[in-house]
Amino acid sequence: MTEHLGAFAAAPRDLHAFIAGLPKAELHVHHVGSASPRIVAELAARHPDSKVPTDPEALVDYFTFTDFAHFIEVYLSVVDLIRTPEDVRLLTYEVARDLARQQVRYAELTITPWSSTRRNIDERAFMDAIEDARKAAEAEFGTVLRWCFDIPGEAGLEAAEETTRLATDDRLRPEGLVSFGLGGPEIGVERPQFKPYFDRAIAAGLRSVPHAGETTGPETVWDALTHLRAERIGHGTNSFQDPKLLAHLAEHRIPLEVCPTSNIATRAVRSLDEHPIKEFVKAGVVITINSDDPPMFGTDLNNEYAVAARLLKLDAQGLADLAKSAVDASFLDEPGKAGIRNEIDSYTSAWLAP
Ligand SMILES: O=C(O)c1cccc(C(=O)CC[C@H]2O[C@@H](n3cnc4c(=O)[nH]cnc43)[C@H](O)[C@@H]2O)c1
Ligand SMILES: [Zn+2]
Repeated sequence: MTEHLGAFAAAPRDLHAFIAGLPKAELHVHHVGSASPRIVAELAARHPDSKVPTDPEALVDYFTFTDFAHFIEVYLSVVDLIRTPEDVRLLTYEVARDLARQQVRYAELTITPWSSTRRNIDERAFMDAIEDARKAAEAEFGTVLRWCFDIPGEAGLEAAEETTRLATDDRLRPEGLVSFGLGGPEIGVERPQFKPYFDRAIAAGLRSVPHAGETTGPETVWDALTHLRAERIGHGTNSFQDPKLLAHLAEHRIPLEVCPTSNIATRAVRSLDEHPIKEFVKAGVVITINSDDPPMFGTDLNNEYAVAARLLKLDAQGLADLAKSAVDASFLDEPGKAGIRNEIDSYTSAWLAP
């Protein structure tokens, strides 16, 4: 990505408008973590046994986290609200609507099917619900969705086996599935134990995109590269601690899915100004900008681009290059990629025209 200096400080409002209209791709965003306050409140009202607030305003406090473990605890209380295939369909469709409003043309949504099937949602009905929403979203909003099925690492090898089965069984595997991930806490959840599951997923044609280096050090990123054959790294935040790792990521063009506000909200990084994103760019690492669990972190993809513009001192052309990096790093087919790149170029030329 090229660095473009200066313009943001001079014309922040203009850049916000530019970002709002910029066609974008989102590569790291979680399904349940994208539920808007309205949807969460609506689901909570349907299930009064839950401790999740039914008032969207009270959710702001509820979504304030003391650390990563607290975030996962709250996240799972929202997962508990999704109890029927219709809840799954509604959530997925509404997430697509929110993405489309931000001019997101393509998104890879991380879904944890095990969390739903273990809560007695029928696996066939689950797959039909997400696929139905995907097709409706593409037809109605023009936003193309693809899925990443992730193993919730802390839940152990039984969850890994089940996730792999759901992702690789030809009778179940949804058409929109492109990749295989590993999420949840990293501390005490060693990456190498998941190698056999990633091997099976990769053999079935899925791309490897585990979370690594979000809450543990660079050694977890090395493990994800070596044992899980990661093609992109979810977060990779702590890679900055190891210059050899940065050089490796840069040389092999392995993109990091950077989610700046998420890292502050879960207290993985102290402040945005201390975020290592600048070190990544300086080392020549390919970065993509993402929102992770946007309503839970009080953000959205547009805001993450504005944060990146501030931290990296990008102007409109720099932001357009960043948006194209996400398209290039995506698992969309070549004609699809070319279409979004052309849209980004036309939009940017029109914006910059005198
Ligand atoms: O569903 C369960 O019952 C369950 C039981 C034990 C452990 C788990 C998990 O570990 C679920 C983790 C859950 O968190 C998602 N997620 C969302 N944002 C992030 C993130 O920034 N970093 C890591 N994981 C994240 C992940 O996709 C899993 O769904 C579940
Ligand atoms: Zn994530």
